[in-house]
Amino acid sequence: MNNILTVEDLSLAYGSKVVINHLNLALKRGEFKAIIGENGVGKTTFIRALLGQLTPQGGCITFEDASLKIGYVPQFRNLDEEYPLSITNFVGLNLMTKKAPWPSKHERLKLQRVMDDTNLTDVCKRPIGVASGGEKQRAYLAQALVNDPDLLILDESTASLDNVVKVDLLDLVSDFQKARNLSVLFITHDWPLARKYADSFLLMKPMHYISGAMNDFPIDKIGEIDV
Ligand SMILES: Nc1ncnc2c1ncn2[C@@H]1O[C@H](COP(=O)(O)OP(=O)(O)OP(=O)(O)O)[C@@H](O)[C@H]1O
Repeated sequence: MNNILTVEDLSLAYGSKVVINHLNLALKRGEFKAIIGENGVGKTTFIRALLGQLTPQGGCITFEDASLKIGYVPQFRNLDEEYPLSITNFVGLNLMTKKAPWPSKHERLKLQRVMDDTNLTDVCKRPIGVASGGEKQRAYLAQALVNDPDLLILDESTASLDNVVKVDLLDLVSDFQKARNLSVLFITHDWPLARKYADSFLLMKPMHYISGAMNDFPIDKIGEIDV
C-alpha cells in the first residue's frame, strides 16, 4: 500500500529552540494513526509543519501527490450564541470550488451529503451558536469533510467533550475512514480513545519518538497521558 504521507528525519524549531528532533513517520492511505504526547512535546508544531505553516530546519515532509486534500478539525471551541450562520451555512463555508456567493447545484449536493453523513440534516437550519456541543463539533467535522479530503487531521478535536460526544464523533470518523479510505491523524492525550479507534500510533516524548501498531503500544512509556 502507498504512503499518503512520509516524514523523514524532520527537525523543527522556533529560532534556536528545537522542538522536533529527527522525527520519522509514514501514513498509508486508509490508515488511522493516533499521535499521542504530553503537553509541550511538539504535536501542534508538527501539525503546523504538515499544513505548510512552518519550514523544517532539517528533513522533509512528502505527500503522495501535490493535489492531496487535507481536512482539519480543531479542538472544540464554543461559538457565540449570536453567531449569525445556520449549521448548513457554517459547514458550507469550506466549499473550495465556490466561484459565486451562492452554492452551485454540485456544491449543494455535496453539502447535503455531508450533512446527512454527519447526522446534521434534522438540525441544519439551527443557528450554530445555539447548537449543542456535539452538533457544533459534528459541524466542524462536516466542514472538514465537505471537500472530500484524502487526509483528516483531528487536532485534539475530542478534548473537553463528554464521553458520549467523543465516541459519537469518532464513530463517524471511523465510518468515513472505512467508506472513503480516508487517512486520519488523531492528535490526542486520550489513550483509551486512541486504542479504540487507531490502527497505529506515534508516541511523542521530548526529543524522541516511538511508533508502531496500536496493539504493540508501550503502555509503560505513556507518562503523563490520560489513561
Ligand atoms: N510560536 C512559538 N514560538 C516559540 N515557541 C513556541 C511557539 N509555539 C510553540 N512553542 C513552544 O514549542 C513547544 C511545543 O509546543 P506545541 O504547542 O507544539 O506542543 P504540544 O505538544 O502541541 O502541546 P499541547 O499538548 O499543550 O498543545 C512548547 O515549548 C511551546 O512553548
